[in-house]
Amino acid sequence: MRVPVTVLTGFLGAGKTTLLNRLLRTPDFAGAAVLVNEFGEIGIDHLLVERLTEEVALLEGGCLCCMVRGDLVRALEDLAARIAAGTPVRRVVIETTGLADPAPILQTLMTDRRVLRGFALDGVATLVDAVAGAATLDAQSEAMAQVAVADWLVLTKTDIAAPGVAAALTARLRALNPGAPLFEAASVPAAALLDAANISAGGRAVAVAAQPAPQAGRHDRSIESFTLTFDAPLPWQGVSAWLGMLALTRGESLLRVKGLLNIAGEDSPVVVHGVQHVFHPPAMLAAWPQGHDRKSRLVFVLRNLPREVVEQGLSAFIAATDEKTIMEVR
Ligand SMILES: Nc1nc2c(ncn2[C@@H]2O[C@H](COP(=O)(O)OP(=O)(O)OP(=O)(O)O)[C@@H](O)[C@H]2O)c(=O)[nH]1
Repeated sequence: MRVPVTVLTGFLGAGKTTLLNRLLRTPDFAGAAVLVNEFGEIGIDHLLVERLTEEVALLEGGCLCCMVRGDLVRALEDLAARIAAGTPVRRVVIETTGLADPAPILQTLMTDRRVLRGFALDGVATLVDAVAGAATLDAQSEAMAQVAVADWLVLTKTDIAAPGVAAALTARLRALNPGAPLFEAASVPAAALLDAANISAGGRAVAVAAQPAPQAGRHDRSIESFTLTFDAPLPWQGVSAWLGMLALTRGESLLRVKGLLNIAGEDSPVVVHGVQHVFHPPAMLAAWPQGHDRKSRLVFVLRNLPREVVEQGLSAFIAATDEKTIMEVR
């Protein structure tokens, strides 16, 4: 019996980790091992996948489509050894980085003999953000590729999208990939994302075969990713004001920001997410992940926006609110 593998893909911030956390709570995905592939110097997603499963591994292949294949094979071989030694794993879920064409991962899963010994690709769920999706499809070819290879399309954030926007996007997705059933993230039953072989394996094989082989260094040079780390607790006002403003004024360049923050006066970490023009409501985790150094980390993925602009603005806002706090205390 080979272990089925589900691939969750979708552009930066589409809602992959959110859906993954929901799926892991269902009986259909119980006993799943999770592999997370991140774009960025330091991933934090593996900290955000709730500890519903013991088996969470981070694939840190910075240059995703070029490096990830070796890492993926190694991670799956590792997992196969642990399964052979008695670890019960019923399914594997791979959360791909939002900034990559998933074809190399699928090629690996469908053709690598070492992988095929223990695992079988079940299906690819592609998440599309109802708010940012249309702009993303216009600007990023990776997003098109993600939609093209989907066995299932899942529309997220329909709850905050303007009326009519989701309907227009749905029509576009149907045209791009007519074979894939389309669901809304809020209501898709976990069982609907199983056994893709029953629906559209033919379509996927064609889409994957049509992809050019990945080459090192072909990534969009206008995109930059970096992580800022802060030792001292941060003032919430300063950080949130700056991130909110950045999303508002430079949303088209702010492909993604996410952070796990140590906020002054809070015992638990605060998680922040920005996706293009949307700065999502912050969430508080129940506690710091075990072994975490409690430093704040903010990961940015920017397009056509110099890193210095973000760093200087953030420092200025932090300094301004720190002073204000001090003045108020006096
Ligand atoms: N309102 C709303 N917010 C959502 C929905 N799905 C996800 N979000 C929010 O969108 C933000 C990004 O969600 P994630 O699940 O981290 O997105 P992701 O695709 O894993 O992000 P990357 O791994 O960085 O590509 C978070 O603040 C989520 O709470 C949705 O259906 N509705």
